[in-house]
Amino acid sequence: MNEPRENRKIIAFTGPYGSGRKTLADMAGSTLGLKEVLSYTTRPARPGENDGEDYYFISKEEFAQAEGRGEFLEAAEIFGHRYGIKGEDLERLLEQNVAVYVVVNSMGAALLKRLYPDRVIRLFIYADRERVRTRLIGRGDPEEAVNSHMAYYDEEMEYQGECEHAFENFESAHTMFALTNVLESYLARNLIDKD
Ligand SMILES: Nc1ncnc2c1ncn2[C@@H]1O[C@H](COP(=O)(O)OP(=O)(O)OP(=O)(O)O)[C@@H](O)[C@H]1O
Ligand SMILES: Nc1nc2c(ncn2[C@@H]2O[C@H](COP(=O)(O)O)[C@@H](O)[C@H]2O)c(=O)[nH]1
Repeated sequence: MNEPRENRKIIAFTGPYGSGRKTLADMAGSTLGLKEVLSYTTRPARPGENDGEDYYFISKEEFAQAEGRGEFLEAAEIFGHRYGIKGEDLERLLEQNVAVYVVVNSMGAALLKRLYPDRVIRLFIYADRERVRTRLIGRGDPEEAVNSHMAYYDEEMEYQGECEHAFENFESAHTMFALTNVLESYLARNLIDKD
């Protein structure tokens, strides 16, 4: 893996809450062999989520201490919980991989783009409002959580125009096909640039 570090890509999956970003990001990651830069969160794990696989689940105190030490590249409060990506984690994974991915809200995507303008590729994943609601209910989210996610639907949708690519996530296999084609073109370009 000889790509110069400045060519390595950070794929940011963003879009409305519940649109299927995490599901698609993980599918694309395993199909293309991309590593995820896991976020740290103070949110409790959902059933089926595991520490070190879905997030690093930490306490509010641990989060505040790490934030105090300046360890987070970006940090946000979302639905009453803290989330953040550590600069050291991103740099370490970029050292070892041609491309890495993150799953973040629009604020996180915008901040990463400002920090790494030539490396960040924002993939906007969306679905219509009713489909998102149905999926969140299907995921087992409590009604209150579903409503708070939906309250931000329009605001998050506005970010689409800023992103490098957008994908309507109707049927996962179809979305994955379109998405991996785009990602493969970036990865192939990296290999060509190297010659
Ligand atoms: N194309 C699809 N068709 C049907 N269900 C889907 C599709 N994509 C994702 N889902 C389901 O929708 C739910 C939300 O998906 P996911 O957790 O990936 O979304 P997200 O955008 O990362 O959500 P959050 O904002 O909560 O982090 C999950 O239960 C997932 O299995
Ligand atoms: N700005 C950031 N947003 C993040 C980060 N990690 C996750 N997220 C986003 O938070 C919401 C809620 O996620 P959930 O897993 O609790 O449903 C979602 O939009 C994530 O993409 C982060 O480090 N920074």
